[in-house]
Amino acid sequence: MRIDVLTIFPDYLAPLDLSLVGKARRSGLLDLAVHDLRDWTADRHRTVDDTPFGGGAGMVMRPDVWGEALDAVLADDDAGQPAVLLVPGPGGEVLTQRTAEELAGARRLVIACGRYEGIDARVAEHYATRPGVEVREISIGDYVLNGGEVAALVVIEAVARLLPGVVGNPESLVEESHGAAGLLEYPVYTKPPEWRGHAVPEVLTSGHHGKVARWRRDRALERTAARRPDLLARLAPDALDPADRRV
Ligand SMILES: N#Cc1ccccc1Cn1ccc2ccc(-c3cc(N)[nH]n3)cc21
Repeated sequence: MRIDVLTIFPDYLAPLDLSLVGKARRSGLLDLAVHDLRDWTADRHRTVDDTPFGGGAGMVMRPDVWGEALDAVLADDDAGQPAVLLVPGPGGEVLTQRTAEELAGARRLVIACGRYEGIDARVAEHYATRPGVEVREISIGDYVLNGGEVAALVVIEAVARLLPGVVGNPESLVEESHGAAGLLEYPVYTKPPEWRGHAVPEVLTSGHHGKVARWRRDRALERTAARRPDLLARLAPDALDPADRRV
């Protein structure tokens, strides 16, 4: 997968050189480039914003600069494959694991990180009409950030870890929260077997794999029912077996 990020703060994306995403980039599993939007400005002040039509506080990011940048980045495509243009914004579709799975199936993501009061609305309108480009405005939650960079980091991590070969043990993607099982994760424990008077549940040291699996399923169901009953409601009817009804 190829990901291009456009931002006026390239250093904000420095964490993408670290950990699993950094390793995926270095191993060639993920082709990721961060671009400074100001490289496509034409004035000596490298201006990317202007006052809003209709008045109001703050500044709006200029469509002409974004147009030059996105045209250049989208043109740089070896296979002419469809690209998903992601525009982080507080009014976008809220990112879920399902969204991440969809985006992980794309060949290419271009992430337009806005700042100020956002990007001129005509940019998204224009590229939505561009053949081979799907525009999606993405929110990472119902709170307001100062720009799209943090959202870009979240999206990239959630997507990259789903790419084949990025996570060491793909089985771990199944049992984690919001994973294939659609439940919250069960509680995990490691050594020592007792810590400050807190013992590890005995079943986990029993060596009985069937009982361990049942215990973990029960705890995942309990947690989901207690903290996120909405997730249970979304489960496919056949996702729960008779033994689950006990919880
Ligand atoms: N747009 C806008 C806007 C509108 C009102 C107030 C502040 C901003 C700041 N802003 C500029 C770019 C940008 C990108 C993403 C978010 C964002 C995402 C989530 N999930 N929350 N906030 C905010 C962003």
